[in-house]
Amino acid sequence: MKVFITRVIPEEGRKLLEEAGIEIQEWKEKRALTQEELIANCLESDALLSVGTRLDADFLQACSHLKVIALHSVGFDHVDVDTATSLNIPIGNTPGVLSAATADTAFLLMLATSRKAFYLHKSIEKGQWGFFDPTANLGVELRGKTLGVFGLGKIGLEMARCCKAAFGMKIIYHNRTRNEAAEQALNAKWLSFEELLQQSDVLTVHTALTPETEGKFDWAAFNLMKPSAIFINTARGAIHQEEDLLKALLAGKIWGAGLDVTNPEPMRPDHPLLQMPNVSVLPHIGSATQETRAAMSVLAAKNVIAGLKGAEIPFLVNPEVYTTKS
Ligand SMILES: NC(=O)C1=CN([C@@H]2O[C@H](COP(=O)(O)OP(=O)(O)OC[C@H]3O[C@@H](n4cnc5c(N)ncnc54)[C@H](OP(=O)(O)O)[C@@H]3O)[C@@H](O)[C@H]2O)C=CC1
Ligand SMILES: O=CC(=O)O
Repeated sequence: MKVFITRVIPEEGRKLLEEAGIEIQEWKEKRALTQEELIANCLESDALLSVGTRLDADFLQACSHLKVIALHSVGFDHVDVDTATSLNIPIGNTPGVLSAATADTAFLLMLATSRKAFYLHKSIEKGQWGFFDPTANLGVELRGKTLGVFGLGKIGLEMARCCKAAFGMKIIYHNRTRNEAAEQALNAKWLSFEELLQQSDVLTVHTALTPETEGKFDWAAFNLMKPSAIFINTARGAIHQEEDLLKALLAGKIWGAGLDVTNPEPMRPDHPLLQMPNVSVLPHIGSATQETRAAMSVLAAKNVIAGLKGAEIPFLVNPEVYTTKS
């Protein structure tokens, strides 16, 4: 049995695959592989372990022999899941193990933005430390403020816990369905989307990218927010409209923004958002700790092993593949 892996993954996941007797073929080049290269490699494999590679209908139809596709991510917006399901290909992902690290990234962006940390670091590099000015470089405090969570799921809950524990922040949220366990544990309050926008001091995005969430944070949404609000997105860049975000910051409709995800990625180096004191940007490193990436590689390997054994894969995105088979 052979698995094709679209990037080199941590040793922990590779080891598990090797111990299961699975032959590994890895894409080691420092460039993204083309669709043709992806198909050619998958045609020689029984399974695919995909690290962020877009998997569209053409690819899936060309590689319908794959017994399993294991994603090295929890998000699966880059995969045509409906086509995979219609072809009976199980898709696995890596939920849970990355929640804490990703919430830490949102917390880091919130704090860095509130104190203009990235901008001030850059200004020191440019020799602009200046003198001690009681009226300059002022940030905003977070203690006792209100955190609005758009998508109080696994990562949103971790972020809410951190903000409540660290700063005693009041938690409000919007999901399609109420999360009653979180309401009890954190004294969190469900609000409509519009109320969430209006009442948040910090608004943090933690939903998946879906047709319903795409472009949700647009000019109209930013206009409903407080002029003092900080917008944080560690979910997917396409959930906010980047031009509208820039316009909202320039017009003082909101105070600051912290982004781990942009649209497109990578963000171009001369993007005006990168020049703004109240903006912090990271290159999509939400889950990038040694511990978390190792744990993700293990989950992805477990999905590959189960799929190749013909067993139900443990972390499954499209359970319909099994119900339609039986
Ligand atoms: N920056 C990075 O490196 C990383 C980014 N991510 C991103 O974070 C996302 C969230 O991950 P995770 O917390 O594990 O996912 P979960 O499924 O646990 O949580 C998502 C939450 O969003 C809510 N939600 C979904 N759709 C909507 C909607 N239309 N309106 C309001 N709420 C909605 C869901 O509740 P309900 O269904 O009730 O609406 C759920 O509570 C991933 O999909 C991924 O895109 C994840 C890991 C790392
Ligand atoms: O963006 C990362 C993910 O795991 O999803």
